[in-house]
Amino acid sequence: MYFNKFKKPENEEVKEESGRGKQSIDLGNGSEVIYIQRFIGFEKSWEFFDYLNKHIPWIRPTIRVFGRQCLQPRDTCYVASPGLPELVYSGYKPHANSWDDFPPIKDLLDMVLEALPGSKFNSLLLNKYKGGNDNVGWHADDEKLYGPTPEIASVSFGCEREFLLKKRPMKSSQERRLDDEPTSKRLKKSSRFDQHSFILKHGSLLVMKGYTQRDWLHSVPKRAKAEATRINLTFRHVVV
Ligand SMILES: O=C(O)CCC(=O)C(=O)O
Ligand SMILES: [Fe+2]
Repeated sequence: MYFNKFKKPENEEVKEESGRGKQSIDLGNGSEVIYIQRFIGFEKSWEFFDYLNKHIPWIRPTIRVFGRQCLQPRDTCYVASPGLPELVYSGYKPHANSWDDFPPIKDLLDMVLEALPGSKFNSLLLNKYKGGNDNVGWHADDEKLYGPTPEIASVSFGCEREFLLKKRPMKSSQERRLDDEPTSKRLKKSSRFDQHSFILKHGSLLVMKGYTQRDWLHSVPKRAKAEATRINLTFRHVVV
């Protein structure tokens, strides 16, 4: 389920297609999100959930946030093809597990590739949210190893959680450029509050494309009422 809580920006285009509830959301300036609500059937999705919950070697790592060591507020696991540059985020270097150790994950990858012809993925970050306190704060997956326009395909199972996107604050150089424009135009641009919200359903697929990681931040905030476990997989392509 996708909705814009605020005003509909002029350049936003939401296309709805029949069947699996596919929506394409044009965020403007070369950023795009695709959301397929019913990507995998209900029962099949619970089979994936049970497998992942049981068989993935989940770890809750210590990460560095603003110079402080703290426990990451969710469990995680990393899977990657051999020979890729190592992933490092928040001062943490996850161990790269092998695709071959988790056959159902390869099946999921095949399903994602079938839905996104022409896309490539060679790594996967899994997250497990054990209740409403587990979360991911505002961030972008803009690590250099993903290149300038990463495509990230995110599959969700279990408890529904809200996924938020908000436009990154403008760099001062961009603001200076806006200063050259008439005030009316400038106010319109700078006061438009761009935020998008998705309730990520059991068995859904959300894809972030184009410049989404450069121009937008995303998060899965804490939710007191989300007591059940949610498992999320983000397929990514590390450029070699
Ligand atoms: O759990 C989600 O839906 C998002 C996870 C995420 O943003 C990440 O792993 O980088
Ligand atoms: Fe992310």
